[in-house]
Amino acid sequence: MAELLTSAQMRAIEGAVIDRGAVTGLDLMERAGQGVVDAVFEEWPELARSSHRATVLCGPGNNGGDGFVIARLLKQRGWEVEVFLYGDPAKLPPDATVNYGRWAELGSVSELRKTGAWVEPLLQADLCVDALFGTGLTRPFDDDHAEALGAYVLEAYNNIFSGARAPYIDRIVAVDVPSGLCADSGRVLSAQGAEETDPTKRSGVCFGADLTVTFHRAKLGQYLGEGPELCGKLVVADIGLWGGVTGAPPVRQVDAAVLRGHGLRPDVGKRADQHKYSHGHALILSGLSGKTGAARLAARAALRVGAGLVTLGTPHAAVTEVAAQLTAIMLREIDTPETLTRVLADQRLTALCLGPGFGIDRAREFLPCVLAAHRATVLDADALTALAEGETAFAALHDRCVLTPHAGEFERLFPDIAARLAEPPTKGPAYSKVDATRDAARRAGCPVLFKGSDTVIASPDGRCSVNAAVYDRAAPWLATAGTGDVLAGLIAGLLARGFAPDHAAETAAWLHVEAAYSFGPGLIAEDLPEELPTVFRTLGL
Ligand SMILES: NC(=O)C1=CN([C@@H]2O[C@H](COP(=O)(O)OP(=O)(O)OC[C@H]3O[C@@H](n4cnc5c(N)ncnc54)[C@H](O)[C@@H]3O)[C@@H](O)[C@H]2O)[C@@H](O)CC1
Ligand SMILES: [K+]
Repeated sequence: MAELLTSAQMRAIEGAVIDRGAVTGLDLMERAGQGVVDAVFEEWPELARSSHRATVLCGPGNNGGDGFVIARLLKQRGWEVEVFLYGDPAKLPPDATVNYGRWAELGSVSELRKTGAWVEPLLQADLCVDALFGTGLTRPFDDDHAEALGAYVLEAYNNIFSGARAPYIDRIVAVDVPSGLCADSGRVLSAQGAEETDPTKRSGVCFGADLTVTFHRAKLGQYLGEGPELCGKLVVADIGLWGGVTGAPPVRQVDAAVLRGHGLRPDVGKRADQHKYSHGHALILSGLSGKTGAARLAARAALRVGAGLVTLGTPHAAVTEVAAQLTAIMLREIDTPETLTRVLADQRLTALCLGPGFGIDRAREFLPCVLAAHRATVLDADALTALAEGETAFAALHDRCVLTPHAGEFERLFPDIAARLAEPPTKGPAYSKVDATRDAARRAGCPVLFKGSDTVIASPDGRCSVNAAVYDRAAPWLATAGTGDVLAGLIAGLLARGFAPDHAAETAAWLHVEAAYSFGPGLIAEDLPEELPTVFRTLGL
């Protein structure tokens, strides 16, 4: 289980290990610098074969200290190294001061100033090391430096504003975090109101990288928001720390190990001596004629993910349309909430899915009865819109529900939380999608899965995980019509099998990306459930 750390958690882990006397901050800084150099040579082996030119930009904290170590290690390999410091050498923290001194025996340090004397060396270099700010970033670049870092490169050589990397610098390695990016939120810090006076400052300044080398564990901001794009490629260097997060529940990265822990194994739910009812029965409620595709996709996904039985609850007028398209999935006519209540008297129906293609008016009508049934329930799409309209319905949510909003639905359901998330992040650590999803889950009283390429799943008690389709799991082709319906169906199928709501959401989110990744470009929503057997085989299930 991989934990994604906040800056404060990283500091606490480091502090605890140093306090035990096992290691010094200086040792850690040396290992961090060495870790970056190793990762650079691993990424660009051509740089290891002979000496080259590097420009190292150091900041006023320990990230800058790592920069001085890197400068020294490269110089010792015969490299030509230029070092620029953003800040006052007299104010560097102790470990960075030591490494400043060690570097000063080998080379000079120039001031990183607005005049931008460093721009030319940067462009000439084979490697640019961004050691300006790491986990200690608390505010955006001040105007002078923002101008120096942003405007020069922006005007002269295209932009490092708003996320894009500076194109004419050959290789940029970010030490720990691309400078300007908040390590907790994956957001670029910007000056409040800056965009009103200068549109180029809209998203602040961040030094986008080709490679980011972080230490001990990945940080949350490397998986959220703009983080993955700005980090380029992410490498986690081991610097000999140990221990995890104490106190508040950590944020976990969903991976195959997490899934195994949730019971996605052949001996759970799929024993040969069990019959189909022991694998649960999911009821997916379908929309009207011409709108049944979404529910059919969800039903297929529920069946493929292992529900023993799946029934489509279909309005009378759509029965012929639906019947023509189904084989393994069963069909039940459900026209009114009253009929649904009668159907739900059968306790063997273990999970419900309301929303995909359902129609907002009908969702409004069915929602009270669905919630009153107290069954494990996925509320998606139109059900979320209906839920956002009524305080009564919202109050009826229970802990066996799972809400699966995308950004627009999230805004309708939790307008104040969404507004807070939309505010320009002016201070670090900034309010993040993890914070927002946790706040939403606490208010809803049930797990919330907030979709995106950085899907966040949070429970009311603060447990939280991130399932990000980024870096080597990027599957941009997943953004196609109907894939959300499949996700809802996967959750419903797993709920039917008896998975706890948050486990169902995590497992479904992971399988969803994995199936998309496994299928590859050209994917349409229908392919996702059909790809699951391949994914299961790869997992060894
Ligand atoms: N925590 C750990 O275990 C380790 C940390 N190391 C390095 O130390 C870094 C964290 O060091 P620090 O906590 O000193 O933080 P940083 O080096 O990220 O920067 C903090 C300093 O910059 C100032 N600052 C923040 N935002 C600014 C802005 N916009 N303009 C001007 N000044 C600004 C702060 O006041 C503070 O002086 C990590 O990112 C990593 O690179 C490594 O040396 C090894 C181990
Ligand atoms: K950095």
